[in-house]
Amino acid sequence: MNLPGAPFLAYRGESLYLEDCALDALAERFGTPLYVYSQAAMLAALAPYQRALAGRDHLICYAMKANSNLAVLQTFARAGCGFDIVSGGELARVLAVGVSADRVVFSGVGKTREEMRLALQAGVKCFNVESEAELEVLSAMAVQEGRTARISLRVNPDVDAGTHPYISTGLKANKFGVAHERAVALYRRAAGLPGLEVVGIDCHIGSQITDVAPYLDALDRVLDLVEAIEAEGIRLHHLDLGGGLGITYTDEAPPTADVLISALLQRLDARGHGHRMVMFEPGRSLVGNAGVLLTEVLYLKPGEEKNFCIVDAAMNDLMRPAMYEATMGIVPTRLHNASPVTYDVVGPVCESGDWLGRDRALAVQPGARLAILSAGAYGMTMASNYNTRGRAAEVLVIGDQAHLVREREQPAELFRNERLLP
Ligand SMILES: Cc1ncc(COP(=O)(O)O)c(C=O)c1O
Ligand SMILES: N[C@@H](CCCC[NH3+])C(=O)O
Repeated sequence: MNLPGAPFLAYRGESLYLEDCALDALAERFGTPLYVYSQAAMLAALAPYQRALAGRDHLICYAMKANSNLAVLQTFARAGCGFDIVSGGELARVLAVGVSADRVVFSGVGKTREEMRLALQAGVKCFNVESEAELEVLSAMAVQEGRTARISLRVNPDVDAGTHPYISTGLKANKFGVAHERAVALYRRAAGLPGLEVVGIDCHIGSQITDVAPYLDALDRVLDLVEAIEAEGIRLHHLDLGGGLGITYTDEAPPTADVLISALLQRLDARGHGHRMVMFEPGRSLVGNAGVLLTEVLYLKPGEEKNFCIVDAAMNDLMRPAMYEATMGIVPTRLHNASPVTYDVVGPVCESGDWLGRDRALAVQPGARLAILSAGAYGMTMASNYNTRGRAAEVLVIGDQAHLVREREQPAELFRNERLLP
């Protein structure tokens, strides 16, 4: 059985291992639900990006919204990455890890004045600005703070990334970026505003993209703009092509990062832009298949139409199935010879949408543990406390060493900030 996450995630005999740690033993030691990540898998996912970009002026800015655990950030910081952030909270996280702000780009359509102020004071490398209104506020904030905001405009190239409508971002109908027809005029405006320094251009067309073609279309549109903008005498130093490369959850076959990056660099060279600094903002493709969510089977509930396998993880721990009807692999941490039964794997939360997998053939008994695969990206970062459920613990494994990198949330922490009436 070749699991997404192999070779770092694999059965040895009957037991499922992540690197050299048996997952059943980790569940026993740290409890469930439990997120477990492999550092080697993250670095292996980064390597093809680094290989393809070697010898170029470049910066890989890990999109930390995918997984923002401090130990994960530390892993990528030590490997030489920069970071793509989308909030003051994410800024605080990268600074807590000791990342220098000049390796940080700040994306997002709704940056608040306070977030801008903090990012200006920290000295972020670039603000990826998404509207004219934001440009004006950022200019005013920079003047007020006595700083210069380095900026790039996120252009919306209007290409279809061929992905789920909720995670496509590069179409006109999406809220992201500025229309490419308006981009030149906005660059002119940006160049004339005080407190701003134009340094680049960026785009990000969506997530879980499994094809090179939309990236090449977007790049062509961005390069057309670069040429038009520079013809106005506005110099663009870098080109940030965003993230979005997909991973294999079940049967998707996305290009590898080196195939994608090489194709883009080739196009860049062919169009005479090979000298430019390039940046990418991968999230999912660096961490998705480096992590699993472990959960314990609580009850089996046979029914007339459906059999339910009720587990201790729920939609609040892993929102992707409920939110996007995402299909993620589910396998037992110990293989059994018993014949499998088809179940819907559901959590304890009081919603019919609280399911983690549908129609899964599983040979399990209460007390057995399951691993939900490809859960390293947009798992823990999208978790909530719905039903006053504490968020899961997180463990990062390095070889045979398991590091608890986030403790399980306890009930009292969940209402710590609440107040009784007098
Ligand atoms: C601006 C921006 N950059 C990077 C990413 C990372 O995307 P992905 O995790 O699909 O690589 C996102 C999320 O889609 C994003 O909105
Ligand atoms: N959260 C989404 C992806 C959104 C990417 C962020 N722009 C997912 O789990 O697939």
